[in-house]
Amino acid sequence: MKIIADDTIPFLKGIAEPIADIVYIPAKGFTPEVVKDADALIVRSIDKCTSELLASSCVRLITTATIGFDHIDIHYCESHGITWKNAPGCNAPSVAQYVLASLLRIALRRGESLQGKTLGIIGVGHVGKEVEKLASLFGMTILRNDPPRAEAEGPEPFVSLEELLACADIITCHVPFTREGKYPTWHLADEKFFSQVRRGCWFINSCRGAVHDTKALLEAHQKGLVEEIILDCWENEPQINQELLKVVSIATPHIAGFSADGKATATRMCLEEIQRFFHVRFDRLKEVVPPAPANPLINLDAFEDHRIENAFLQTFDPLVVDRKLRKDPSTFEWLRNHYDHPREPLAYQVKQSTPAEKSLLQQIGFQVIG
Ligand SMILES: NC(=O)c1ccc[n+]([C@@H]2O[C@H](COP(=O)([O-])OP(=O)(O)OC[C@H]3O[C@@H](n4cnc5c(N)ncnc54)[C@H](O)[C@@H]3O)[C@@H](O)[C@H]2O)c1
Ligand SMILES: O=C(O)[C@H](O)[C@H](O)COP(=O)(O)O
Repeated sequence: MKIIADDTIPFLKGIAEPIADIVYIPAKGFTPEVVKDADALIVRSIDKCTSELLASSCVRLITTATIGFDHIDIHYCESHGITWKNAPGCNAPSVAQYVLASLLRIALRRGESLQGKTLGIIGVGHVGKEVEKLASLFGMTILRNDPPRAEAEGPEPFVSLEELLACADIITCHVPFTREGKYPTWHLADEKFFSQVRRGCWFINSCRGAVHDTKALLEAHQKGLVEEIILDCWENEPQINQELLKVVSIATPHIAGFSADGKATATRMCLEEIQRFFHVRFDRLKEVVPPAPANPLINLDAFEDHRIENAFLQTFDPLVVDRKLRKDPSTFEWLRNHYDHPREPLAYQVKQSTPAEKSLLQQIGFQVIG
């Protein structure tokens, strides 16, 4: 069996080698010539799996180490006998960690609390549900908008987009990128969308860049409709809009799902799909685990105030990569390929907590000791 894999996928090297001929190629190095004799591909979102790439190949399975699959021409695959598999939910907790850490950074800068603010979540799937869980623990009120789910499951826990926009202090998008179907998400956040928001709201896009319209977002900011913008996903990335970069509060290069935990889960899920499809077994699969953090112990007494918030930001601080991106926006892709993948709270032990703090820390996912 021949596998061609993107060489920037973490925790993959050495695992499939005992039973497969696996070739690693640089990100974006997938060409018809390179993939023509492959049985399976392991790709990322930057590796476009188009009909042109696949037409002269014998590829039978494409696995992507991502949740999103808008880089795969699924219609072509399905009509040409090519099975494709994404990694549902693999990095959902990582995106939630990103969203809450970013919100905490902005709230701390403004001298505000997230407690009591209303968070409108658009798209309540794997990621949206994780965001809801974490935001609720920080005392936020949640509004959910998800028309496909409302249609399938009943309207009860959901609100219309209009209601969400009118009532939310903070709006966060967690939809797949789609141009077709009943609920397309291309430019979901457009001029009309922003005309309905609460003046001074905060807006987050950590799903796919083209879910917002850059021009409309800039105008909404200029008019004071949107006060704080958190962007992980950008239209036309890696060539991002410089004017937008200047006004965004937190700017990151599409790394929300990049926790080491999420990356390891994605790699494992891809290999499991290959096992199932080709009826093989990778004995070294159990070795696909994220490394321990450099400093896994958090002492709450090290913080003068906002102890839980600061403990959370110790696991991941979006301002670190934000500064690097602003310094040189042309490094967008480089920063993604040379990223220091953070661990999620479950990899950390927290000490010196009060009984009330202990319960909250445990619900967030930390190990509490002492
Ligand atoms: N920035 C990152 O690193 C990162 C990481 C993970 C996922 N993502 C993106 O986030 C997206 C969502 O991930 P997920 O795991 O939650 O996917 P999911 O499929 O589990 O959930 C998506 C939800 O969006 C809903 N939805 C679809 N169209 C909608 C619309 N027009 N309006 C409102 N809701 C709509 C669906 O019904 C579904 O419940 C992915 O497709 C991916 O593009 C980005
Ligand atoms: O869809 C996803 O899972 C995310 O956007 C993911 O984090 C993208 O990761 P990449 O393709 O850059 O490895």
